[in-house]
Amino acid sequence: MVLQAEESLITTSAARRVLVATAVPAERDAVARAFPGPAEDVPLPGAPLRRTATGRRTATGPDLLAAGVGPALAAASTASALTAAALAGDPYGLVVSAGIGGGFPPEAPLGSLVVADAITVADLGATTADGFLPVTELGFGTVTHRPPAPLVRAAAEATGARVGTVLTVSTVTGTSARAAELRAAHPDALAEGMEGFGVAEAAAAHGVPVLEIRAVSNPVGPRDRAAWRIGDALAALTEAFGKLAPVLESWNPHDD
Ligand SMILES: O=C(O)c1cccc(C(=O)CC[C@H]2O[C@@H](n3cnc4c(=O)[nH]cnc43)[C@H](O)[C@@H]2O)c1
Repeated sequence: MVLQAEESLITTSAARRVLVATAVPAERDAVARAFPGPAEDVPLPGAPLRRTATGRRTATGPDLLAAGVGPALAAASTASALTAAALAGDPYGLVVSAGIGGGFPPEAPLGSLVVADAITVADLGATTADGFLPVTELGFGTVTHRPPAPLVRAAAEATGARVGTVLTVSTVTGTSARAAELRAAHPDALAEGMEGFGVAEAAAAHGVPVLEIRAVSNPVGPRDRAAWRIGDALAALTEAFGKLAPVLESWNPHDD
């Protein structure tokens, strides 16, 4: 009986602890603005963790990590945070990859939100005379992680986000030709970012579910950095997390 109670406490605590990994501090701070109240920085190898509070006495907000740009650094930083929490006996129950991103027009316009039902790495594999071969066709690993469908639905309903594939790329798309190539290979793609797959790999290694949400700052296509609407996308990210907070707080993987 005592054991059962302890197990249920552990399950509840694991289900409620959420780690949000962004690429850069500006994105982390945009998420943090949705969780006003005292926050503390917890040192970790790699990037420090910002522990937020909701301002309510009973609940804490997510831990936020500016995990770095690109899938490799994002995976390493996320894995550090997950391992530290697990070793401390207080593991995370969910990891969210969040940030600004490129949107495929016209489905994902500037300022809109995309929640991933598939987190797919677009450029992990080999080029051949016959085209690109994903790493899975070389006999290795995985190219897609799938967030829990009920959580994706709940997140999209709460935030008004579109649902589709979010691609992870190591090289930001900068031409119409590459955008068309990606679209042909991934017809369900709505957005691209540089970290989602790395964050998802780290989460999968720990057996923790993952979610990815992107606020569109620029179209995927010809590079025009001056036209990126970063401020609008960061504001959309803050608003999204304000609406997402109750979903993340109440989500229990055992309900799925
Ligand atoms: O300059 C700033 O003030 C600033 C503030 C917040 C974020 C940034 C970034 O440059 C973030 C880089 C981050 O954004 C993602 N991203 C955005 N657009 C794309 C894209 O078209 N293709 C791929 N990734 C994109 C990406 O995840 C980067 O890590 C600057």
